Amino acid sequence: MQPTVIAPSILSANFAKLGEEVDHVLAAGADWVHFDVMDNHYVPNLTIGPMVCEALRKHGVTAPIDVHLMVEPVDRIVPDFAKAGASIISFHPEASAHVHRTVQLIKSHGCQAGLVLNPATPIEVLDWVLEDLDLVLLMSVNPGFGGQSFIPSALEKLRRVRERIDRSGKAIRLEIDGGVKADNIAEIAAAGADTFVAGSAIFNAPGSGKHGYAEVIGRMKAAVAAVRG
Ligand SMILES: O=C(CO)[C@@H](O)[C@H](O)COP(=O)(O)O
Ligand SMILES: [Fe+2]
Repeated sequence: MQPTVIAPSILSANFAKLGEEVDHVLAAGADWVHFDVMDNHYVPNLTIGPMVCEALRKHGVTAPIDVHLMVEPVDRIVPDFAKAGASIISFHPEASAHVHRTVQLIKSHGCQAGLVLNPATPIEVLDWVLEDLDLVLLMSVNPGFGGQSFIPSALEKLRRVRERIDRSGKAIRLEIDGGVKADNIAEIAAAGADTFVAGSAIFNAPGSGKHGYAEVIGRMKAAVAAVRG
């Protein structure tokens, strides 16, 4: 079983103080930094690119940076993110003409590779590529914005992908992204997720700032531990 990972999505952080915000969530118990890249083409929003990833590394962030690419095309930005210090690079199959090639490209640049399934993307897209992946990321909202509500059908999808990963016998992480909160994270863990992205639930937590982050991340970890041990 993969150890639990809590990955705050910096999409909901205060971008005017990004380095400080990332330091605070990591000090508050976060394991990874979830880095949402949107291009106003594959998704209707525009965010941050490799320069910001590199700036976080130069700032001193050593935690894994989990890059979620919502860009089309994918391949030409992969080397830039690898060079900028990305640890894991995940992409949407709809945004790549050659999914297997993109997975190999990510790995050839020394990063772990993840495939992201939108709420309506069938899990059969994992056929023939699952065993090459380090991570499967299931979207529980439509990509493009933070602060949306969790789509309940993601729970059944998690169960089905969990089964496939277990059957493969490989150490592949199962990550969930969108609408994850302290009060629904237990059922999400029970459905099979081991890696939990949360943006608004952490960065907009009441009394946010260092102490608010520690409180909500602590509650999330306790809820997951009650299910996963
Ligand atoms: O990739 C995305 C949205 O496209 C996410 O990573 C969101 O940023 C998660 O935000 P919350 O739903 O947790 O507020
Ligand atoms: Fe994301």
